[in-house]
Amino acid sequence: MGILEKISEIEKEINRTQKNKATEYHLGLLKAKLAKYRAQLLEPSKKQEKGEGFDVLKSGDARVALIGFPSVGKSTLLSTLTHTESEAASYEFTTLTCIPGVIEYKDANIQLLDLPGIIEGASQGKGRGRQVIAVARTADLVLMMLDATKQDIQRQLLEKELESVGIRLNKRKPNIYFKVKKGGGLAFNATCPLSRVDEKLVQVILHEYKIFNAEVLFREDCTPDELIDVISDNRVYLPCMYVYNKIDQISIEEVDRIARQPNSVVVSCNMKLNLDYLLEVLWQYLSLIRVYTKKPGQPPDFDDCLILRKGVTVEHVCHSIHRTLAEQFKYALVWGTSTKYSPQRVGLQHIMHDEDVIQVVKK
Ligand SMILES: Nc1nc2c(ncn2[C@@H]2O[C@H](COP(=O)(O)OP(=O)(O)OP(=O)(O)O)[C@@H](O)[C@H]2O)c(=O)[nH]1
Ligand SMILES: [K+]
Ligand SMILES: [Mg+2]
Repeated sequence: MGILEKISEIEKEINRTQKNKATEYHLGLLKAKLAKYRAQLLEPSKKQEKGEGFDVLKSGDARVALIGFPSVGKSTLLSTLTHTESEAASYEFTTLTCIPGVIEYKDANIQLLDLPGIIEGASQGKGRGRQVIAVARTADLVLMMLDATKQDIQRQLLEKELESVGIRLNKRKPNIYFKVKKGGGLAFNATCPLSRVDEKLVQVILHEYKIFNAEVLFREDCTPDELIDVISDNRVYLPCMYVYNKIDQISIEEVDRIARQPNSVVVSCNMKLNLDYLLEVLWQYLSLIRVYTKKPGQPPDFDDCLILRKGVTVEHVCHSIHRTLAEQFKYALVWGTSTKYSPQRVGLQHIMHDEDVIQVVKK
């Protein structure tokens, strides 16, 4: 029986097993088996199917992957937001490769990748699904494009496809410390009360992975699935925006209902409705900031701005200016919202804010 059959067998068994105290261990075991088979399925196949047209180099300050069913308007969006033309047409699978474009926004270059539409079963290799999903894993943000005239079934199917290949959307890594040891059996601890797992269940799951000696520390009340994610260690945690296109085809009330959903933006590419707001939300979700540099005795250089991730320190800024600058660093003067006074003397660990100005003073 092939891996696909095993996976569907286990999924069926999970669905027909009602969840209660008695079946908790059995369900934990099944989930671990499922995760293991899925990992095998995704292992790069021996012949590593060529990703012709999919090996696009990462460039710019951030990468956004356009994921969605065929004909939702992905290529129309790319052609509208960037200088790159990607063919759009009403028939499905117009786009067959990965087509990069660049969104120039607030001094940043955001690489937007147009991709072939994916369908149910993409993660099992239907269509170009496997290559499309492999590209999504390399992105900093997933822009999931949906057809606003269709029910939400598309969204659930896409989320399931991405979830099944280890992509976790709008979630952060579970706070579990896990380390496989040479011996000493299972050291299981928690820094908070646990309501979803206990030591026995953790043991059952680890045994499924042939792990008998490990240190496990739960720092939050995580689920068995989250423990499996930590053990598998091949999950990617990505922000995701749900962009509902073709709102020119639905009622105002329906547009309003959809727009109120979390992480959702409503647009019409054809009629260029709400695209500015889309870019604003994209900027927020990418958590980028702009830092300007200044030389002693000169005004800040507002033409040459550094695009960095929210939360970066002065040390990061030094490395992005010049790799040896941090060693020669004496102190820095910073103007902006990250300091009480402007300017204020700061050290390497000072956290920068959007639109701060920095002047580095060398030893
Ligand atoms: N009514 C309406 N049609 C749109 C809108 N945006 C795109 N379309 C149409 O939808 C069809 C599909 O557009 P594409 O951009 O090719 O869609 P896609 O997602 O790239 O399709 P694939 O490459 O096949 O996956 C085209 O006929 C577009 O003109 C929109 O805002 N409103
Ligand atoms: K199309
Ligand atoms: Mg397309």
